[in-house]
Amino acid sequence: MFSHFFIQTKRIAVIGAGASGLPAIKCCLDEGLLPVCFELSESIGGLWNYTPEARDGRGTVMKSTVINVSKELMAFSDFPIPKEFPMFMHNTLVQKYLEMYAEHFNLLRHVQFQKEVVWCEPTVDFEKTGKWTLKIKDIKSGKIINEIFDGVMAATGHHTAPLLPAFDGQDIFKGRTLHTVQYRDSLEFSEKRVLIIGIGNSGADIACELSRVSSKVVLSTRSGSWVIQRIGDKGMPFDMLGTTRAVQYFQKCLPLSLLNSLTEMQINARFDHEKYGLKPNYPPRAQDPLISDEFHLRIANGLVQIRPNVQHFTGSSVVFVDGSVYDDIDVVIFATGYKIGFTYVDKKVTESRDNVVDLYKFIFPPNLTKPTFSVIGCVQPLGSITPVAELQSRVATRVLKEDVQLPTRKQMWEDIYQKRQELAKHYTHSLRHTVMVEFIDYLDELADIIGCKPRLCKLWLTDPRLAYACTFHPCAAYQYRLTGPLPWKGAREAIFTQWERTLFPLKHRTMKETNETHTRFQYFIMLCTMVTVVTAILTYILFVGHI
Ligand SMILES: NC(=O)C1=CN([C@@H]2O[C@H](COP(=O)(O)OP(=O)(O)OC[C@H]3O[C@@H](n4cnc5c(N)ncnc54)[C@H](OP(=O)(O)O)[C@@H]3O)[C@@H](O)[C@H]2O)C=CC1
Repeated sequence: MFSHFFIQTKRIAVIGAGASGLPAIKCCLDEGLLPVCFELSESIGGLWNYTPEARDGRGTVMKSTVINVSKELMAFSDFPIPKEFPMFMHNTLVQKYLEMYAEHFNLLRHVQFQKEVVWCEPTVDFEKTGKWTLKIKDIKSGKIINEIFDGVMAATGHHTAPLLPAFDGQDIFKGRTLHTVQYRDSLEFSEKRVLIIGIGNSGADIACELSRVSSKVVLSTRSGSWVIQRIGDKGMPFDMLGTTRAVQYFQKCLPLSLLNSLTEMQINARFDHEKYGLKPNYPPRAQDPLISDEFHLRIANGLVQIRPNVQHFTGSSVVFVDGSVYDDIDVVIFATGYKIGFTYVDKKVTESRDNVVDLYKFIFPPNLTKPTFSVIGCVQPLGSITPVAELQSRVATRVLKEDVQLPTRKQMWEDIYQKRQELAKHYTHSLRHTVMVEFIDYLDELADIIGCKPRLCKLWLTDPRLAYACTFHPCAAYQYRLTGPLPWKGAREAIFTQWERTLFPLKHRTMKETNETHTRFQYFIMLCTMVTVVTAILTYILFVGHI
């Protein structure tokens, strides 16, 4: 009768207090679990916690980094970003938002700073208990202690361990070399001749920044890249225009090849990627997008020069694969991405080979007999990581609480292989495309597991205004707090007011309001969706209904 008084709260180790670890802590608390978070540094924020000096084992943004996802699409599901914050935030404001989140939900008291988890393995009685032993090092004293936990949520990110290429002659190069993980600002590079290798978002951001101060900036790329912008038609955030259920539905109706051709036309209308020497030999939707509003301007100004891949280094020059040479180089910056790995976890639990991870839904190691270990934030969404990490945490904590059961080991492996095949079909082969997920599809998939996916059919009947907003407005995380476990009563209002919060920070000079936020593209999508739905209903009535 009194047994529930004696049920012990499960203690969960959360590793890392960044953008993935913080929602993990919060979800533990929401579900009545007791989180104990270990954070290597002295404050929260992970990558967003900018530090002027580079430190081993830790990555941070560069001083000028502005996030390339709009604020509404990066907000947590029950904590909108203040309307005063700009639509694309400088890294200091992203950090501020994470601090506000931690403070609002009182998360800091669960974080132990300057504690490094150096090892994590199942206990000897794991088959029975599902428990874990963690070796935790106190950074200040160097002392290592063992602690036992009922579950582990590993939220250490995947942008810390640099991926470094090995070109012929690299070891005899006389100039300075560094990886972007060590880059902070342009100060040291003034008047230098710089070579940047790699054309991800880091390479492009650094090239733009250095083009203002360095004497020459060359960016070498082996594949090229499609470049999209933050700001779309009418000055609206490009991602908000594209990340709606209606757009997603419309895109799914088209063959991928047609969709790629249309996207290529749209991207090239801004600037022709072939003429700018950027065009890759794969279509736009086959890559993690490079998001920059100024990269092409820097190339047009001659301040950034695009060259092909490096063939070999000499004392102070490089020879590119087309035989051209760039000499008297002072600095080479490797913007070549990161290695995914869990150096602190027993390899029998999970490991990464060439950035490929064996995780069910990119969260759970499939071979464990007890699902008490989860990885949070080891995905690359076409959108922001924050709402994704939050929903992963909601799933993982409900599994830890045993409210949700995972499928059989065989089914989990089938799902992993199927995802891998889809990735191979969709994306070009690259170490940076091993954990890609489509934003809405993946969120819906996770939401299905715990029952918080918005029920659109029901909504169209009961609350058409909300159904309309969920279909045609950006799919921000609030949609996953309308229904299911732990709904948030502010979610409906937050969905209606997304555009208001987005545009508010632009209003420093009062103008006559037109309230026009939709673009021609959006009206086109609405029309297409309506036509498709009406056609589907008519087809059903005419043909299927009669059978
Ligand atoms: N403002 C923002 O919000 C920013 C966000 N980011 C994010 O951080 C993450 C990491 O980005 P980033 O650091 O750019 O890394 P990425 O992995 O995205 O890009 C790495 C680049 O290096 C190239 N490369 C890798 N290995 C080699 C090699 N051996 N030889 C030649 N080229 C090579 C890749 O080419 P290939 O494509 O051929 O593999 C690719 O062009 C991304 O998710 C990015 O979106 C980064 C910076 C700013």
